[in-house]
Amino acid sequence: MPDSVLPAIRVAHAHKRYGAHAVVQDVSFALAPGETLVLLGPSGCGKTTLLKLLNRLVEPDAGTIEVNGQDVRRQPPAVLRRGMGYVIQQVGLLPHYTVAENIAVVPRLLGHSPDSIIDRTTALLNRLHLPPERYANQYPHQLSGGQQQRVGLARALAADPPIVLLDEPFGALDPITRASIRREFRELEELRRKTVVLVTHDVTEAFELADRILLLNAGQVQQLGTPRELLLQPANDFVRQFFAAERLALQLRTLTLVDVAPFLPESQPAESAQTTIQEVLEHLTLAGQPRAARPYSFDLAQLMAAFGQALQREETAWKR
Ligand SMILES: Nc1ncnc2c1ncn2[C@@H]1O[C@H](COP(=O)(O)OP(=O)(O)OP(=O)(O)O)[C@@H](O)[C@H]1O
Repeated sequence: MPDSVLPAIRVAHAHKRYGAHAVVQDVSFALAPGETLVLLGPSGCGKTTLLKLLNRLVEPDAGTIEVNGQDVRRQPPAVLRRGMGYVIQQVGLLPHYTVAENIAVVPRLLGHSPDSIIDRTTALLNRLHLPPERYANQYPHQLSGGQQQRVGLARALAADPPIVLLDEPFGALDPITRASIRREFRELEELRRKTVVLVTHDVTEAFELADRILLLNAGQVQQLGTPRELLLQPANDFVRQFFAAERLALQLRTLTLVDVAPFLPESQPAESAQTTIQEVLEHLTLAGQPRAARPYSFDLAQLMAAFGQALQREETAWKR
């Protein structure tokens, strides 16, 4: 982040302990406006506690937390939280309120006009694929888990806060629904403009959504960096081990044609440079696809050989 940009969130040397248990230990990071940071790590490593330090649901024992350049201790919690959408793991919809009423809670508190609240609710429901004519007047128990998660997200976005905190927002869903909601989430224009801090223990989710990942273990930062940096330049054995089980799948999604191009027989069209190896693989292995429709001049074996060489190069460069 350039020095001239005021961080949306800055955490400096935050500590939190419960009794003898140090849950957050000397954590520091700064987030640029519009950035998505994923807090990743094993169960109990302090992700939720760290997230709650940001909106003062938990107070640190030491360290400073600034939001938009202001120390959060100088901001009344209620005011601070209005500027930060918050989605909790259990969704937490009010059972006796309709979907529309749940979404309208914060805009009402802020005194927005009834017309603007209806407009905003309708727009959000449409954007989240919950047609308002069908869902606005339903109650939470009439919705599936995935629909409830989307209403939770709509509620967090309703007052258009510049910062959104999400604690395992897709936690309660089966893997297929989870992957499809994640896709919708990534494509939400609304979220692209916002500063997002998202807690997960799911490595694939972290790689799909993060600009940067903060990997924690036992309350301590193991590494802060882009998904690519954590995967290809692990700071220590914990980081390496944490991604070991899914290493190949992550490498296929992280490396692009740019990375493997030097090891391929012919130069590739520039427009496909950012295509991931995973996407190329899917393309090359599509059964029944006529050869002419394939834009690549190499075959599967050549691609995999180039992929192996590109990984080797990354590894050698990192060890140097
Ligand atoms: N209010 C509390 N009082 C005492 N201990 C707490 C409190 N809140 C959290 N802890 C402890 O702090 C540690 C970190 O908890 P936290 O919920 O931040 O972890 P997490 O990484 O989010 O875990 P998970 O992925 O399982 O949700 C845990 O050992 C937990 O038991």
